[in-house]
Amino acid sequence: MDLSDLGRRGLVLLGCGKMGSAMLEGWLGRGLALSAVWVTDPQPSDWLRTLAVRGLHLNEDLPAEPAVVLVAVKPQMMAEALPGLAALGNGRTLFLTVAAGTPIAFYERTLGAGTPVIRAMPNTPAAVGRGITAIIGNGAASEEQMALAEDLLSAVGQVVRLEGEAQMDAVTAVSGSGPAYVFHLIEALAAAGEAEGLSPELAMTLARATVTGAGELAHRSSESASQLRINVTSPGGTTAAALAVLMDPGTGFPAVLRRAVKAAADRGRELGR
Ligand SMILES: NC(=O)C1=CN([C@@H]2O[C@H](COP(=O)(O)OP(=O)(O)OC[C@H]3O[C@@H](n4cnc5c(N)ncnc54)[C@H](OP(=O)(O)O)[C@@H]3O)[C@@H](O)[C@H]2O)C=CC1
Ligand SMILES: O=C(O)[C@@H]1CCC=N1
Repeated sequence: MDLSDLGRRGLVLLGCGKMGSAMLEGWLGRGLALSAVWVTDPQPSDWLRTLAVRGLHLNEDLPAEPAVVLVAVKPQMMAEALPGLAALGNGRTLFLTVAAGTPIAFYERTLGAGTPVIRAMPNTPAAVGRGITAIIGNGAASEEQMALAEDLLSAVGQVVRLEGEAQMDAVTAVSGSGPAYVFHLIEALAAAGEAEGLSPELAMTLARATVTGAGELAHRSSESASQLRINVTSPGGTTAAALAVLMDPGTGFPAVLRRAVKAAADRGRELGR
């Protein structure tokens, strides 16, 4: 990651809750200087206050022309929070927004049509360098700025470019919200283990290690997800019995996840209205 432009001109975070903090943690871990970071957040966390003692600018006046403003407030707060940065619009500052739903057109209306805007959808595994972020830029965002965003975001995981903004709600529903589905899988698997007689502690230890271990295997292996599944499944064995339930077309994972992902994508579209 080339941090020189950010170091010189500054990185502003508008909102620094769970997602902003996850990304900031990743960037600081990759060598971004605290003195290059400005955070605007009405109720900063203890972590941010500690960083402010060590040089991060917390709720201070912003630099005249920061290289990047990361917009990480909730979509519901956007109309209140964004106009305060209108003076940075229509210039060289890149607005990189992670807000679900809010379309690029909203930023252009609020900040000026000539404002470089890149809409990104990251996820919280960014905090450990294992996120995935999808990006799409507006006409004012130069290839150099797309590359800068890619560079910045690749410091916290993979980056993919989208073909069009219309894909963003589906992306949000799969990878933006997706970590929550996986964490819920851990909870549900542990609860099912408890129902089979395990102690809550043992059930949670087994469920957590199984999901993270399977995730790591999927990450490292060149085999497809289907093949990895088949590798666990002995004919006529225990896994096959469970998969008959989970792969049931009407009531199994495919149907449940189809409904869940649709609900998330629909909500994204609603937030964008
Ligand atoms: N969490 C996730 O996994 C992901 C989230 N996102 C997106 O990231 C954005 C932030 O989500 P998340 O981090 O979960 O939410 P959080 O509520 O944790 O963070 C938002 C932060 O913005 C602060 N804030 C509120 N109003 C203002 C304001 N006027 N000016 C500056 N800061 C303000 C909030 O403060 P206070 O708490 O006081 O309100 C809070 O600290 C959302 O738009 C979401 O769609 C995208 C991908 C994944
Ligand atoms: O729940 C949300 O709306 C945000 C967007 C993706 C993950 N969290």
